[in-house]
Amino acid sequence: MSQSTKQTDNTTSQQTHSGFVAIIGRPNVGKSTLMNFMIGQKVAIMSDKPQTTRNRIHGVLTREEGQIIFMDTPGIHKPKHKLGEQMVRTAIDTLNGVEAVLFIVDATMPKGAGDEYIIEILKKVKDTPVYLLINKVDIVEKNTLLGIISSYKDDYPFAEIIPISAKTGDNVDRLVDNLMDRLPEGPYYYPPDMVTDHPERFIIAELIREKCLHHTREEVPHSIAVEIERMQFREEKDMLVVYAAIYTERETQKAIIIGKQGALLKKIGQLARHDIERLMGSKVYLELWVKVKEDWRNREHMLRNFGFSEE
Ligand SMILES: Nc1nc2c(ncn2[C@@H]2O[C@H](COP(=O)(O)OP(=O)(O)OP(=O)(O)O)[C@@H](O)[C@H]2O)c(=O)[nH]1
Repeated sequence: MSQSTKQTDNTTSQQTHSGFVAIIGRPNVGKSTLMNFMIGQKVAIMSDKPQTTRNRIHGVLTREEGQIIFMDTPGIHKPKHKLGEQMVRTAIDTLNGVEAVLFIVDATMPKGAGDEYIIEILKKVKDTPVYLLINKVDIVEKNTLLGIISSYKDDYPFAEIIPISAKTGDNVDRLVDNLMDRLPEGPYYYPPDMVTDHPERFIIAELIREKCLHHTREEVPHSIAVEIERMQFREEKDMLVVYAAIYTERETQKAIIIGKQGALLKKIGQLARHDIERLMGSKVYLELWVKVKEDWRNREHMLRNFGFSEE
Protein backbone atom coordinates (compact mmCIF):
# COMPACT_ATOMS: atom_id res chain seq x y z
CA MET A 1 0.00 0.00 0.00
CA SER A 2 2.94 2.28 -0.34
CA GLN A 3 2.27 3.96 -3.64
CA SER A 4 -0.70 6.13 -4.36
CA THR A 5 -1.48 9.22 -6.30
CA LYS A 6 -1.10 11.24 -3.17
CA GLN A 7 2.22 9.87 -2.12
CA THR A 8 3.84 10.14 -5.49
CA ASP A 9 3.04 13.84 -5.38
CA ASN A 10 4.37 13.98 -1.95
CA THR A 11 7.34 11.70 -1.71
CA THR A 12 9.28 13.75 0.78
CA SER A 13 6.60 14.00 3.41
CA GLN A 14 6.08 11.36 6.05
CA GLN A 15 4.13 8.21 5.37
CA THR A 16 0.39 8.57 5.74
CA HIS A 17 -1.85 6.21 7.67
CA SER A 18 -5.20 5.06 6.44
CA GLY A 19 -7.90 2.51 6.97
CA PHE A 20 -11.49 1.60 7.58
CA VAL A 21 -13.40 2.15 10.78
CA ALA A 22 -16.91 0.85 11.41
CA ILE A 23 -19.39 2.83 13.50
CA ILE A 24 -22.06 0.88 15.35
CA GLY A 25 -24.62 1.71 18.01
CA ARG A 26 -28.34 1.56 18.46
CA PRO A 27 -30.55 4.26 16.95
CA ASN A 28 -30.26 7.79 18.31
CA VAL A 29 -27.01 7.35 20.22
CA GLY A 30 -25.33 10.03 18.09
CA LYS A 31 -23.60 8.23 15.23
CA SER A 32 -24.41 10.90 12.66
CA THR A 33 -23.64 13.74 15.05
CA LEU A 34 -20.21 12.26 15.71
CA MET A 35 -19.53 11.83 12.00
CA ASN A 36 -20.51 15.42 11.35
CA PHE A 37 -18.35 16.71 14.12
CA MET A 38 -15.29 14.72 13.07
CA ILE A 39 -15.55 15.45 9.42
CA GLY A 40 -17.07 18.92 9.49
CA GLN A 41 -16.80 20.91 6.30
CA LYS A 42 -14.23 18.72 4.68
CA VAL A 43 -16.49 15.76 4.42
CA ALA A 44 -17.07 13.86 1.29
CA ILE A 45 -20.41 12.70 2.69
CA MET A 46 -21.46 9.79 0.66
CA SER A 47 -24.68 9.79 -1.22
CA ASP A 48 -27.73 8.21 0.34
CA LYS A 49 -28.61 6.48 -2.87
CA PRO A 50 -28.99 2.75 -2.45
CA GLN A 51 -25.60 1.17 -2.76
CA THR A 52 -24.69 -1.88 -4.74
CA THR A 53 -23.81 -3.76 -1.60
CA ARG A 54 -24.92 -3.66 1.97
CA ASN A 55 -22.07 -1.69 3.41
CA ARG A 56 -22.22 2.05 3.23
CA ILE A 57 -19.46 4.54 3.45
CA HIS A 58 -20.45 7.27 5.86
CA GLY A 59 -17.70 9.69 5.24
CA VAL A 60 -14.01 10.24 4.91
CA LEU A 61 -11.87 12.09 7.39
CA THR A 62 -8.70 13.47 5.82
CA ARG A 63 -5.84 14.97 7.73
CA GLU A 64 -2.24 15.55 6.86
CA GLU A 65 -1.24 12.42 8.73
CA GLY A 66 -3.79 10.17 7.07
CA GLN A 67 -7.29 9.24 6.14
CA ILE A 68 -10.04 7.37 7.95
CA ILE A 69 -12.92 5.89 5.99
CA PHE A 70 -15.95 5.40 8.21
CA MET A 71 -18.25 2.54 7.35
CA ASP A 72 -21.74 1.73 8.39
CA THR A 73 -22.71 -1.84 9.19
CA PRO A 74 -26.35 -2.02 8.11
CA GLY A 75 -28.74 -4.15 10.07
CA ILE A 76 -26.69 -4.24 13.20
CA HIS A 77 -28.51 -1.24 14.69
CA LYS A 78 -31.92 -2.82 14.49
CA PRO A 79 -32.18 -5.86 16.70
CA LYS A 80 -35.98 -5.87 16.37
CA HIS A 81 -35.72 -7.00 12.82
CA LYS A 82 -33.85 -10.15 13.45
CA LEU A 83 -31.09 -10.43 10.93
CA GLY A 84 -30.85 -13.44 8.73
CA GLU A 85 -27.86 -15.62 9.40
CA GLN A 86 -26.24 -14.42 6.23
CA MET A 87 -26.65 -10.79 7.30
CA VAL A 88 -25.11 -11.50 10.68
CA ARG A 89 -22.20 -13.20 8.97
CA THR A 90 -21.81 -10.26 6.63
CA ALA A 91 -21.81 -7.88 9.61
CA ILE A 92 -19.20 -9.97 11.41
CA ASP A 93 -17.07 -10.15 8.26
CA THR A 94 -17.26 -6.39 7.92
CA LEU A 95 -16.26 -5.86 11.53
CA ASN A 96 -13.42 -8.35 11.13
CA GLY A 97 -12.21 -6.57 8.05
CA VAL A 98 -11.90 -3.05 9.41
CA GLU A 99 -9.05 -1.55 11.42
CA ALA A 100 -11.23 -0.49 14.33
CA VAL A 101 -14.84 -0.47 15.49
CA LEU A 102 -16.47 2.45 17.29
CA PHE A 103 -19.32 1.21 19.46
CA ILE A 104 -21.32 4.23 20.58
CA VAL A 105 -23.65 4.14 23.57
CA ASP A 106 -25.82 6.86 25.03
CA ALA A 107 -24.79 8.06 28.49
CA THR A 108 -28.32 9.22 29.22
CA MET A 109 -29.82 5.76 28.76
CA PRO A 110 -29.24 2.55 30.67
CA LYS A 111 -27.75 -0.34 28.77
CA GLY A 112 -30.57 -1.88 26.79
CA ALA A 113 -31.37 -4.94 24.72
CA GLY A 114 -30.06 -3.16 21.64
CA ASP A 115 -26.66 -2.61 23.22
CA GLU A 116 -26.50 -6.19 24.44
CA TYR A 117 -27.36 -7.47 21.02
CA ILE A 118 -24.46 -5.52 19.54
CA ILE A 119 -22.10 -6.80 22.22
CA GLU A 120 -23.08 -10.37 21.31
CA ILE A 121 -22.11 -9.68 17.72
CA LEU A 122 -18.87 -8.04 18.83
CA LYS A 123 -17.94 -11.17 20.74
CA LYS A 124 -17.82 -13.02 17.44
CA VAL A 125 -15.35 -10.52 16.02
CA LYS A 126 -11.79 -11.69 16.34
CA ASP A 127 -8.88 -9.26 16.31
CA THR A 128 -10.42 -5.87 15.56
CA PRO A 129 -10.00 -3.36 18.39
CA VAL A 130 -13.33 -2.05 19.64
CA TYR A 131 -13.66 1.41 21.15
CA LEU A 132 -16.50 1.99 23.56
CA LEU A 133 -17.62 5.60 23.16
CA ILE A 134 -19.91 6.88 25.86
CA ASN A 135 -21.66 9.77 24.17
CA LYS A 136 -23.64 12.80 25.36
CA VAL A 137 -21.49 13.37 28.42
CA ASP A 138 -22.39 17.06 28.16
CA ILE A 139 -25.82 16.31 29.60
CA VAL A 140 -25.07 13.80 32.34
CA GLU A 141 -23.71 14.32 35.82
CA LYS A 142 -20.02 13.47 35.96
CA ASN A 143 -20.55 11.00 38.78
CA THR A 144 -22.96 8.85 36.76
CA LEU A 145 -20.21 8.15 34.26
CA LEU A 146 -18.39 5.64 36.40
CA GLY A 147 -21.56 3.63 36.81
CA ILE A 148 -22.08 3.56 33.04
CA ILE A 149 -18.49 2.51 32.41
CA SER A 150 -18.70 -0.30 34.90
CA SER A 151 -21.95 -1.54 33.37
CA TYR A 152 -20.08 -2.17 30.11
CA LYS A 153 -16.47 -2.77 30.92
CA ASP A 154 -16.81 -6.44 31.86
CA ASP A 155 -18.91 -7.26 28.82
CA TYR A 156 -16.08 -7.05 26.36
CA PRO A 157 -12.33 -6.37 26.32
CA PHE A 158 -12.64 -2.88 24.83
CA ALA A 159 -9.42 -1.44 23.41
CA GLU A 160 -10.41 2.00 24.72
CA ILE A 161 -13.28 3.44 26.69
CA ILE A 162 -13.71 7.12 25.90
CA PRO A 163 -16.47 9.40 27.19
CA ILE A 164 -17.28 11.95 24.50
CA SER A 165 -19.75 14.57 23.46
CA ALA A 166 -20.39 14.43 19.74
CA LYS A 167 -22.31 17.66 20.11
CA THR A 168 -19.74 19.82 21.87
CA GLY A 169 -16.74 17.87 20.59
CA ASP A 170 -15.50 16.94 24.03
CA ASN A 171 -12.72 14.33 23.66
CA VAL A 172 -13.40 13.89 19.94
CA ASP A 173 -9.93 15.10 18.96
CA ARG A 174 -8.42 12.65 21.36
CA LEU A 175 -10.43 9.90 19.71
CA VAL A 176 -9.31 10.87 16.20
CA ASP A 177 -5.65 11.09 17.24
CA ASN A 178 -5.91 7.71 18.84
CA LEU A 179 -7.48 6.19 15.69
CA MET A 180 -4.87 7.74 13.40
CA ASP A 181 -2.11 6.24 15.54
CA ARG A 182 -3.68 2.85 15.30
CA LEU A 183 -4.19 2.78 11.54
CA PRO A 184 -1.53 1.09 9.45
CA GLU A 185 0.59 2.98 6.96
CA GLY A 186 -1.35 3.40 3.77
CA PRO A 187 -2.38 5.78 1.01
CA TYR A 188 -5.18 8.29 0.83
CA TYR A 189 -7.93 6.29 -0.82
CA TYR A 190 -9.77 9.49 -1.67
CA PRO A 191 -8.32 12.74 -2.85
CA PRO A 192 -8.63 14.94 0.25
CA ASP A 193 -11.34 17.14 -1.22
CA MET A 194 -13.15 14.73 -3.42
CA VAL A 195 -16.92 14.57 -3.44
CA THR A 196 -18.44 11.92 -5.60
CA ASP A 197 -21.61 10.02 -6.23
CA HIS A 198 -19.66 6.87 -6.87
CA PRO A 199 -17.22 6.49 -4.05
CA GLU A 200 -16.91 2.75 -4.34
CA ARG A 201 -16.14 2.93 -8.03
CA PHE A 202 -13.37 5.37 -7.36
CA ILE A 203 -11.85 3.45 -4.47
CA ILE A 204 -12.02 0.17 -6.35
CA ALA A 205 -10.22 1.72 -9.32
CA GLU A 206 -7.58 3.11 -6.95
CA LEU A 207 -7.08 -0.24 -5.26
CA ILE A 208 -6.45 -1.90 -8.62
CA ARG A 209 -4.15 0.90 -9.74
CA GLU A 210 -2.21 0.69 -6.51
CA LYS A 211 -1.61 -3.05 -6.97
CA CYS A 212 -0.36 -2.44 -10.53
CA LEU A 213 2.12 0.18 -9.36
CA HIS A 214 3.23 -1.78 -6.37
CA HIS A 215 4.08 -4.88 -8.36
CA THR A 216 5.75 -3.25 -11.31
CA ARG A 217 7.91 -0.76 -9.42
CA GLU A 218 9.55 1.76 -11.76
CA GLU A 219 8.74 -0.08 -14.97
CA VAL A 220 5.25 1.28 -15.31
CA PRO A 221 4.65 4.99 -14.89
CA HIS A 222 2.03 6.42 -12.62
CA SER A 223 0.17 7.60 -15.66
CA ILE A 224 -1.66 4.31 -15.92
CA ALA A 225 -5.37 4.55 -15.26
CA VAL A 226 -8.05 2.13 -14.25
CA GLU A 227 -11.59 2.38 -15.46
CA ILE A 228 -14.41 0.42 -13.88
CA GLU A 229 -16.41 -0.56 -16.92
CA ARG A 230 -19.18 -2.42 -15.19
CA MET A 231 -20.10 -3.09 -11.61
CA GLN A 232 -23.08 -5.11 -10.61
CA PHE A 233 -24.28 -6.81 -7.47
CA ARG A 234 -25.59 -10.30 -8.17
CA GLU A 235 -28.11 -10.93 -5.43
CA GLU A 236 -28.55 -14.61 -6.25
CA LYS A 237 -24.85 -15.23 -5.80
CA ASP A 238 -24.37 -12.63 -3.07
CA MET A 239 -21.46 -11.39 -5.08
CA LEU A 240 -20.22 -8.13 -6.54
CA VAL A 241 -19.09 -8.48 -10.14
CA VAL A 242 -16.55 -5.93 -11.35
CA TYR A 243 -15.14 -5.54 -14.84
CA ALA A 244 -12.22 -3.15 -15.00
CA ALA A 245 -9.78 -2.03 -17.66
CA ILE A 246 -6.21 -0.99 -16.95
CA TYR A 247 -4.98 1.59 -19.43
CA THR A 248 -1.32 1.98 -20.27
CA GLU A 249 0.35 4.29 -22.75
CA ARG A 250 2.53 1.69 -24.48
CA GLU A 251 2.48 -1.93 -25.56
CA THR A 252 5.64 -2.58 -23.52
CA GLN A 253 3.89 -1.43 -20.36
CA LYS A 254 0.92 -3.58 -21.18
CA ALA A 255 3.20 -6.61 -21.49
CA ILE A 256 4.80 -5.87 -18.14
CA ILE A 257 1.47 -5.68 -16.36
CA ILE A 258 0.25 -8.89 -17.93
CA GLY A 259 3.48 -10.70 -17.07
CA LYS A 260 4.63 -14.12 -18.19
CA GLN A 261 1.57 -16.10 -19.23
CA GLY A 262 -0.60 -13.60 -17.45
CA ALA A 263 0.98 -14.32 -14.07
CA LEU A 264 1.34 -10.75 -12.89
CA LEU A 265 -2.13 -9.68 -13.96
CA LYS A 266 -3.51 -12.67 -12.10
CA LYS A 267 -1.65 -11.68 -8.98
CA ILE A 268 -2.79 -8.06 -9.26
CA GLY A 269 -6.35 -9.31 -9.64
CA GLN A 270 -6.13 -11.57 -6.60
CA LEU A 271 -4.70 -8.87 -4.36
CA ALA A 272 -7.16 -6.23 -5.56
CA ARG A 273 -10.06 -8.63 -5.16
CA HIS A 274 -9.08 -9.31 -1.60
CA ASP A 275 -9.04 -5.58 -0.79
CA ILE A 276 -12.33 -4.96 -2.59
CA GLU A 277 -13.99 -7.77 -0.66
CA ARG A 278 -12.77 -6.19 2.53
CA LEU A 279 -14.09 -2.81 1.48
CA MET A 280 -17.48 -3.98 0.31
CA GLY A 281 -18.10 -6.82 2.74
CA SER A 282 -19.15 -9.26 0.07
CA LYS A 283 -17.62 -11.77 -2.28
CA VAL A 284 -16.19 -10.23 -5.41
CA TYR A 285 -15.64 -11.50 -8.90
CA LEU A 286 -13.07 -9.27 -10.58
CA GLU A 287 -12.21 -9.37 -14.23
CA LEU A 288 -9.30 -7.28 -15.43
CA TRP A 289 -7.87 -6.59 -18.81
CA VAL A 290 -5.18 -4.31 -20.09
CA LYS A 291 -5.61 -1.84 -22.92
CA VAL A 292 -3.26 0.58 -24.59
CA LYS A 293 -4.47 4.13 -25.08
CA GLU A 294 -1.68 6.29 -26.29
CA ASP A 295 -1.52 9.61 -24.58
CA TRP A 296 -4.83 9.12 -22.90
CA ARG A 297 -4.15 11.98 -20.55
CA ASN A 298 -4.75 14.50 -23.28
CA ARG A 299 -8.14 13.26 -24.23
CA GLU A 300 -10.83 15.00 -22.43
CA HIS A 301 -13.56 12.47 -23.00
CA MET A 302 -11.37 9.78 -21.54
CA LEU A 303 -10.70 11.88 -18.49
CA ARG A 304 -14.38 12.25 -17.99
CA ASN A 305 -14.76 8.49 -18.28
CA PHE A 306 -12.16 7.95 -15.63
CA GLY A 307 -13.98 10.31 -13.34
CA PHE A 308 -11.34 13.02 -13.28
CA SER A 309 -13.59 15.65 -14.77
CA GLU A 310 -14.53 18.77 -12.87
CA GLU A 311 -18.18 18.26 -13.72
N1 LIG B 1 -26.63 16.61 24.23
C1 LIG B 1 -26.17 15.85 23.27
N2 LIG B 1 -26.97 15.41 22.28
C2 LIG B 1 -26.45 14.63 21.31
C3 LIG B 1 -25.10 14.27 21.29
N3 LIG B 1 -24.89 13.49 20.21
C4 LIG B 1 -26.07 13.37 19.57
N4 LIG B 1 -27.02 14.07 20.23
C5 LIG B 1 -28.44 14.19 19.86
O1 LIG B 1 -29.01 12.91 19.84
C6 LIG B 1 -29.97 12.80 18.79
C7 LIG B 1 -29.63 11.62 17.90
O2 LIG B 1 -28.38 11.87 17.26
P1 LIG B 1 -27.99 11.21 15.84
O3 LIG B 1 -26.63 11.65 15.55
O4 LIG B 1 -29.06 11.45 14.85
O5 LIG B 1 -28.04 9.67 16.24
P2 LIG B 1 -27.79 8.40 15.31
O6 LIG B 1 -27.15 7.38 16.16
O7 LIG B 1 -27.12 8.78 14.06
O8 LIG B 1 -29.27 7.95 15.03
P3 LIG B 1 -29.85 6.95 13.91
O9 LIG B 1 -29.62 7.61 12.59
O10 LIG B 1 -31.30 6.84 14.28
O11 LIG B 1 -29.13 5.65 14.06
C8 LIG B 1 -29.95 14.14 18.07
O12 LIG B 1 -31.00 14.91 18.57
C9 LIG B 1 -28.62 14.74 18.46
O13 LIG B 1 -28.62 16.14 18.47
C10 LIG B 1 -24.25 14.74 22.36
O14 LIG B 1 -23.04 14.48 22.45
N5 LIG B 1 -24.84 15.51 23.32
